[in-house]
Amino acid sequence: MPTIAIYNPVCGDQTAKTFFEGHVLPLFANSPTPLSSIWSTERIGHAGELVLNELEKSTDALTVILGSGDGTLHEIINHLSSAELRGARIGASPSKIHLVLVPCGTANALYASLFPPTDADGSSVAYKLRSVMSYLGGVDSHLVPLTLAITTLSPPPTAKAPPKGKPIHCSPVASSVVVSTSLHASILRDSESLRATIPGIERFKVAAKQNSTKWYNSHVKLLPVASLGVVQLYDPDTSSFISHPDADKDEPWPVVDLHGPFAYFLSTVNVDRLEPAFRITPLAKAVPSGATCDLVIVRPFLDPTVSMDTPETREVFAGKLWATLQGAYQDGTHINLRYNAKGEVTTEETEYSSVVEYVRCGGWEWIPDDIDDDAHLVCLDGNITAIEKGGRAVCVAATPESNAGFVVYT
Ligand SMILES: Nc1ncnc2c1ncn2[C@@H]1O[C@H](COP(=O)(O)OP(=O)(O)OP(=O)(O)O)[C@@H](O)[C@H]1O
Repeated sequence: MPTIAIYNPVCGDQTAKTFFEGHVLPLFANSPTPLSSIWSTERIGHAGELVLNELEKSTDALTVILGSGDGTLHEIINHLSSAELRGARIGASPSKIHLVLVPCGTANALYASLFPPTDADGSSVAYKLRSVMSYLGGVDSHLVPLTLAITTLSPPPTAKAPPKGKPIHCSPVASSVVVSTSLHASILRDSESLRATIPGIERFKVAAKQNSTKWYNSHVKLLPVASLGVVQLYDPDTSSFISHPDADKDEPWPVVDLHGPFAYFLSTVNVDRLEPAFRITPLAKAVPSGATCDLVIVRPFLDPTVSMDTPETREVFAGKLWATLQGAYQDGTHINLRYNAKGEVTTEETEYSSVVEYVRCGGWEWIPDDIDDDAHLVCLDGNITAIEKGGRAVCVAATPESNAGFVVYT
């Protein structure tokens, strides 16, 4: 089985090269599984090309030691899923890629979820080498398959037929961490422009402040978990998931409809956190068998004191949303918050709604109102794209066949 190393020299704080030369490559010098090649990415998209080239050389499973953040992995997954395999792979069965992750990016959401850091060890060399050591230990049982969130942005049903040869739908995009709209997508769009001045994760907080009073008008359909036939909703009273009470029970495939406006709408696969300390979907680890997404949704109209969308209401609600999201930094306590009669956010048990709707489902559709431009933004593992006016985003969780897809050494 060939093993290659790829690192992204510009991701995170730009120390991947130094870290590989100082700590990763020496471990392979006398290893029974030497590296067949070592690559530094030279441009956007290069990592995907490198993995594809290597795959086409033989039909063996490939191991990639990947020094990057989540974005480079996203590129690899999507380059491979859209590529037509040539060389030794022509007519071969689907390929399986073994990943050994070295966290060199800014947020490293997947790595931090697979290896939850403690305060003491999060930045240590030993912590960053845990996937490498698992691989070098040679124990295959430590391989975790990645679920992919496959998102398709569809144009309006009435859109004119495209010119001959052009696809009607945008190509599906596979995400391995997060798909979001609303506040998170706006933050990611604005934080990109701050990257040069604020290279660390502080830039996400600055962008969050810039977007804190926005609401997003959309209609959402939640799709059932395939293995259970239902959409699940977290119940803070029992600390467990229940069948979503708003599902249409007469339907064999009970979808749940949610109406906006939304302040927050974020869906993850594989991860319980987006940064080492930001546990936005804290229950994502205890996922049942089968492909599921965990969703965190905040809809202002669940607040008993919100009945109108006005600038003043948005301003007041921004404080509540901000306070709620801080719970993600406190080990995910936001999912237990409720409103009280005064509309205050509280940890007490009350008769009022949960602030966060925490959902586990098989997928979802997001159908933004035509006139709300910001509601058209979608974030796919940090990449921002926009839904066409009149269109929708459809996201479905998928797990690969046992002999294909991506597995990570943990
Ligand atoms: N040599 C290069 N020059 C410029 N960009 C590059 C180069 N090599 C890779 N890239 C791009 O760097 C981008 C950022 O990489 P990545 O997402 O892995 O790190 P990050 O954003 O710092 O971390 P995270 O995604 O965990 O927050 C990727 O989109 C990739 O296309």
